Amino acid sequence: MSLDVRTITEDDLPNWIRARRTGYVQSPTPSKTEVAFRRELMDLARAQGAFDAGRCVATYRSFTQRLSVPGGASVTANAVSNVSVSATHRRRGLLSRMIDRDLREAAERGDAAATLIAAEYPIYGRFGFGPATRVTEWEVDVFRTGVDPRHAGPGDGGRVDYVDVAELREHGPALYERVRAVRHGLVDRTDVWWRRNTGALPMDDAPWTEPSAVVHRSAEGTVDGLLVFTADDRWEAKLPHQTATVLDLVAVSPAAERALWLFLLSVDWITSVRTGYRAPDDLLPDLLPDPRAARVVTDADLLWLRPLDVPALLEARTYPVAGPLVLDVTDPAGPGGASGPAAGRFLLDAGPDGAGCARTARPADLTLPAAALGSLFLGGESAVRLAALGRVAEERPGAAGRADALLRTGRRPWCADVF
Ligand SMILES: CC(=O)SCCNC(=O)CCNC(=O)[C@H](O)C(C)(C)COP(=O)(O)OP(=O)(O)OC[C@H]1O[C@@H](n2cnc3c(N)ncnc32)[C@H](O)[C@@H]1OP(=O)(O)O
Repeated sequence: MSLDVRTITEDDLPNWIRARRTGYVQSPTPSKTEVAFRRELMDLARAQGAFDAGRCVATYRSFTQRLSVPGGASVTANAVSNVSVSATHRRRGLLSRMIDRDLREAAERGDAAATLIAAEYPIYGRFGFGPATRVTEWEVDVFRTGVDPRHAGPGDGGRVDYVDVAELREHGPALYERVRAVRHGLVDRTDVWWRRNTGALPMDDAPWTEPSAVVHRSAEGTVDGLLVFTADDRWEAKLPHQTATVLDLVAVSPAAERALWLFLLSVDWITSVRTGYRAPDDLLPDLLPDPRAARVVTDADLLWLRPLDVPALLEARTYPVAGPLVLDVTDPAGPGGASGPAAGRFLLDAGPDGAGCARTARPADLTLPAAALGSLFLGGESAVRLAALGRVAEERPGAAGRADALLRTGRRPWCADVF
């Protein structure tokens, strides 16, 4: 079977979207609106397709993403999305061909890492990706929380105000960037993201429903948090039984975060709250007088990270304590079985204000595959635990514990968006 795997052109786009929809088991034919949306969204120079006698049978695209890291800086990541191979062409190496090329180009460009949200867990480990952030979703039984339904709002001089989507578009982007500086694991939101999520840019022909939105303002009047939610308008026997679903809740300060949860939990008629994908250590359950009112409905990996430029990655973040650590990174995932871009032995000279990292000939403290470094980098996973799982090898006794002292973070990393 001769398959042409190549970068797509503008003319290929409807055929390419059809293949992506087919691979995702969706109704195949895209609407004109979806084609127009993807034309605006996609960087065609970084979109690949596989073509069999002119029919697109596999899709893949990547784009430049900014990922916030511990300490508040961001690294440039090669974000991978829209991966699909039609069921007629699976397990013949099409994904492997597309991802090998893309990761090689990303490494040549100097991207520090590649990122993705894995549809299924077993797909991407072989390509050097490791799960780097987790999410928890809760369903909250509002009456059991113990939150005073007469809760009147923030008591510290702050305030909560309803906003319309135009105001959300006005305040959201700058606020979210401030949140990214205090919360590692978050990825940047483009102008297309904001327009799509505020109804200004339709993705397809499905009607868009305007959500409810509020912002929190600090005592000084600065917008420092936002909450976007929908409710399902359900009544039973003349009693309100509405479930609110959180689409977005981000805040610069813990006070704003607490105020926004308490606001939502005291909106009349809302008896249940679905939180959406939150950090596993979200303030929510323990903010409640009765945390057991929040039942976990999802607990899963979310963002996967693949190191490409190990020194650039490790130098971008800060570390809670100072100290050296020598990492021997194995990366057999290069094209044709050659060593991948993350392979090598690196001396990390870490500290609270930053770090240096360079190749070294010194003996290693830990030997680990690139995927394990991807899991450890944002501080959400423990080297001691990975050693116990057999995924990290200690070359010196206690090295995994020392790695944890350097790499782990007080708050868990959180990626709020699925891309
Ligand atoms: C970031 C994102 O976009 S996530 C979305 C991913 N897409 C989907 O899940 C849609 C449905 N699935 C698909 O389209 C395809 O099955 C894909 C894209 C997951 C895999 O594409 P393929 O072309 O079949 O993968 P390829 O042939 O290169 O497989 C490489 C290896 O990974 C393995 N593999 C591929 N997919 C899977 C999977 N879903 N589960 C377990 N192993 C897998 C293959 O068996 C193969 O291993 P081997 O070399 O030991 O035999």
